[in-house]
Amino acid sequence: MQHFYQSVYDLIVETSTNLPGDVRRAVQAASEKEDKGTRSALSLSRIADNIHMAECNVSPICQDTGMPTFIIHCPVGANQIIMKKHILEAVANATKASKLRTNSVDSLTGANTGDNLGPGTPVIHFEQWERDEVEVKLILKGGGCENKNIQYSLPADLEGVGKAGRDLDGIRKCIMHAVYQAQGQGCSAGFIGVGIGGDRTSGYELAKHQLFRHVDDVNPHPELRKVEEYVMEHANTLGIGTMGFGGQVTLLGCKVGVANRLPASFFVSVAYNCWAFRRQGVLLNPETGEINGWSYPRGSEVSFQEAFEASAEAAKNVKEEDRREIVLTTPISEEQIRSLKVGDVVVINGTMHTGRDALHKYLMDHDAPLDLNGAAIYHCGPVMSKDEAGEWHVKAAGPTTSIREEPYQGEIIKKFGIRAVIGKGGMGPKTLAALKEHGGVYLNAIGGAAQYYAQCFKKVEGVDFMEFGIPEAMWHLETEGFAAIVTMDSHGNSLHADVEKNAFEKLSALKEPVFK
Ligand SMILES: O=C(O)C[C@H](O)C(=O)O
Ligand code: SF4
Repeated sequence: MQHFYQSVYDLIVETSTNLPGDVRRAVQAASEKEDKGTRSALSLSRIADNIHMAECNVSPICQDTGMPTFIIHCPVGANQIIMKKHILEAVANATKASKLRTNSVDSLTGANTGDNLGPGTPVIHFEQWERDEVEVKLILKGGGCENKNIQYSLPADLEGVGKAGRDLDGIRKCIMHAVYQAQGQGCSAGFIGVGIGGDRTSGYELAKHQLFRHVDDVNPHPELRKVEEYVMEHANTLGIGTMGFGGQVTLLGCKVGVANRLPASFFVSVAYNCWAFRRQGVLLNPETGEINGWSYPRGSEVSFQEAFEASAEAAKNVKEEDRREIVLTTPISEEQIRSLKVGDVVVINGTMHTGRDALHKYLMDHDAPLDLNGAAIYHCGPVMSKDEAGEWHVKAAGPTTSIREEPYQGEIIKKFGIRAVIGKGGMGPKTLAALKEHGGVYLNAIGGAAQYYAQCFKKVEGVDFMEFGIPEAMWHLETEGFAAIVTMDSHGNSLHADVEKNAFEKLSALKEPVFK
């Protein structure tokens, strides 16, 4: 097994940088279905560009490279202790090479271990099987979509769909509700794995395991197949669309598994995965550890540029008044902000500052390290690398889920004079009110498009709060051509509130029993 380490390292790099073929096909099918020239269609073509760039740059598709979770099948007698040692080494080295973000954080102190190793990270499951070869599967599921996982305990009364009993129809209602509650925050269009039964722990595990099924497989269980087909058809009527911008495609895959349960419990567990559905696997020679084959079609086998060229072409025909593009250079004035409205595309030049959870908490009762009047704050935890001369470079830098900053954002906007908040998934009423009062906008960038945005950062001007760890530090970035859509303006309008309201009406229309 002298090649085991290298094979696992290659698997990590492949999973983080090259979206598998079956996932690509699903993204392509979504683009064919989406109305051409809409915000969702444009975002899908950006997503396609990003997937392509990640493959060419051998860099992370999304900056959040998730919780590395390995599932290993090995023949009886294989040395699991050595395998584990090599896996840890491969994870640490892939992190050093910027293929993974430093994602392992002490839950109490917030300290980042810097190498993705620590109590509980990475997750490694071993299972023996009767075959000779070794199989290593890996999923890199990011935090934003993980936060949208949900577990139901039946019977329940669910908003929109009403009473959900302990039967197939109750299960149907849970799943539809799960898609609704995720909105665009988990970087829709997404994939869901559903676990019916088990206990609270094994139910979630079963749900996550469903994500290892091939996107295009067919469930052999006739009842579950019916549920999967129903969900795929009806989830797309909710109108959530790519990134929650509204649209025809909200879900790219639904896989349902079942396990026995206790008489008193009936859990329906849903694991939500973003479009950046990074999972791959390798089959290894049991003697040498060399890669014999891949478990899923490799991304390079499916090129989908053509489909997106058509979409880009259609975008050119959109009427100019429907697609205003405004270029702003920081610091931004109140007047400039007041002229923006929901739907405008804003292109930012100048300096941008990253800031996420740790920074927002800090700024509530401390001063900022620099003047933020007219500033643009980017909710982003990038992947960074330092060259030999000691210069930092941005390797991957898409937005993070903004709603986490809702308790702080409004006050921080007013306290420091910030004019633009950039993130994804939208924010709530407190922030909307502050944008109106002070004169600010929320700009929605495309979640997961980490390569696409990284190229907009021409130089790292400086960094504060490195003690928060790389993702949470405040990076000051020289920016050119960073495009995002106004989804909350300074006049009280929020696209997110509108899309959610509309989706709720669509969800409520699915209340009547379907599976009797
Ligand atoms: O942590 C991040 O960078 C992003 C996260 O996965 C999110 O979706 O919010
Ligand atoms: S930012 Fe979006 S694409 Fe990236 S891990 Fe989070 S949910 Fe997934």
